[in-house]
Amino acid sequence: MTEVLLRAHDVSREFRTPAGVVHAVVGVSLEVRAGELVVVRGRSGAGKTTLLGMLAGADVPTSGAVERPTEPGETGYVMQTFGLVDVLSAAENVELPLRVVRTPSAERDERVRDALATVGLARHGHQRPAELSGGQRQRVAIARALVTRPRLLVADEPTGQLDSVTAGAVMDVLRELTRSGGVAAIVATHDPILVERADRVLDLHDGHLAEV
Ligand SMILES: Nc1ncnc2c1ncn2[C@@H]1O[C@H](COP(=O)(O)OP(=O)(O)OP(=O)(O)O)[C@@H](O)[C@H]1O
Repeated sequence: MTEVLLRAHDVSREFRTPAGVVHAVVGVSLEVRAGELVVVRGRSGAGKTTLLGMLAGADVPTSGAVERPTEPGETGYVMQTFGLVDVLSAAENVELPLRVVRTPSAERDERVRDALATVGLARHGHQRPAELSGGQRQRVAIARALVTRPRLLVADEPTGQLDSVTAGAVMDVLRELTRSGGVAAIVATHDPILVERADRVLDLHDGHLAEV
């Protein structure tokens, strides 16, 4: 059996608001193995972003637990809102996670070039986020998530801003990473292009998960 790279055990997340408690994610358990591409579908407000944030380690469950690779750089996270740093160029944004894991400078340059080329932005590295289109910003966020060569990729609507041709190309990159590179990927999306290329599809309804 291939290795399980992501495991969620009975994960729940509540938010306390002035209007009461919101049960955004309720008792979710799942596993994603090396080589698998898993899609999470669900309506707006179903809890996809909340769930993926916890799977990526950006948020902490109210109850339950998540197991994922523990070394820095082993989990790549593409946020729905991209999370780019405005004052840095596209290349500098992509380089940030490599600085965190202390990759030597010459190797950083090469990896950044490769990651930008992978998402079709080889000639845009010098531009700041405000000088890029929404789809280009989204691809910078994807390149930044891939640049450390993560074992686990968590991507929240990674093709939401892309036209169908570019979305297909990005999806082929994810497919290749999982099939040939042994990466485990979990992707929230409404995009049929992504859904049809998934190994498994999970549906989230009001915070509850069901396998399709
Ligand atoms: N920080 C927060 N405080 C209070 N409620 C929140 C917070 N974050 C999310 N929620 C609520 O939790 C529920 C799930 O939101 P979430 O963003 O996870 O949904 P989603 O499926 O990603 O939606 P979309 O497809 O629109 O991005 C919603 O009811 C939302 O209003």
